[in-house]
Amino acid sequence: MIFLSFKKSFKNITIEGKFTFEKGFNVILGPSGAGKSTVIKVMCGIEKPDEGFMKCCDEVFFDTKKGVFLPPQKRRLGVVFQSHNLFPHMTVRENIEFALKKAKEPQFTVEELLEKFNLKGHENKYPGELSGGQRQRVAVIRAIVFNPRAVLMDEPFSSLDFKTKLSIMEFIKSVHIEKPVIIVTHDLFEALYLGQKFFLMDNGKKVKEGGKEVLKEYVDLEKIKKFLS
Ligand SMILES: Nc1ncnc2c1ncn2[C@@H]1O[C@H](COP(=O)(O)OP(=O)(O)OP(=O)(O)O)[C@@H](O)[C@H]1O
Repeated sequence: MIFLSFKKSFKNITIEGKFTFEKGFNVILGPSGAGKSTVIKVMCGIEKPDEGFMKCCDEVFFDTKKGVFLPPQKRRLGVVFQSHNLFPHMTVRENIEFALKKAKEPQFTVEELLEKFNLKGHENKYPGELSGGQRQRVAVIRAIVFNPRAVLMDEPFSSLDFKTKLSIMEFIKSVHIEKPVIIVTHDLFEALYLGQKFFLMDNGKKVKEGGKEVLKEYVDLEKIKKFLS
């Protein structure tokens, strides 16, 4: 379980909230600029909060009152950013091998992952030679296979076609259900497919949390039903 409470002020906005992320899929929704990516950045340690406390699996990641701040590399979190953080000087295979080496007991081989994520034939390419969707898939593999304490994903499927998105979401569900997975998305389908708990943010604040009913605040489901009828 992750407990997070923080406040971070930028020039034009203060982002703050209290979040408890249980094992399973936690979806953070909200309009552009609401503060969703900042929540992920604060959790993984690349953004320092002005005030706050975070605990993950009984380890304190930061506690501003006590001056505790665990650096990002010591947090052992699997992270997927919008920018697909891959090592540019390593091929697809080397990027995946690097993550697998960090797992004490890897559950998968490189070949299985290349097959599962539809990357066969691209294993010797460098990230700069891949499409956006291919890069995104390598980034997702890297974040989930090294047995992280939790997985944080910021718009992880935005460049994927529908079929690939579905198969990867199914795979992620099968791998990570025993730990907290936190996903930032704008995509209602992704939220509905994966989400067990939902957090709605607006203007820097968490405005609602709960089950699927939270989605009703975010989208007009009646309007969507009309489109489908
Ligand atoms: N490093 C920074 N310096 C100044 N302002 C920042 C910084 N990071 C974020 N902000 C501001 O904080 C607000 C929230 O940004 P954030 O990226 O967390 O939003 P978001 O909900 O993830 O948006 P999007 O859906 O567009 O990615 C924005 O107004 C942004 O300009």
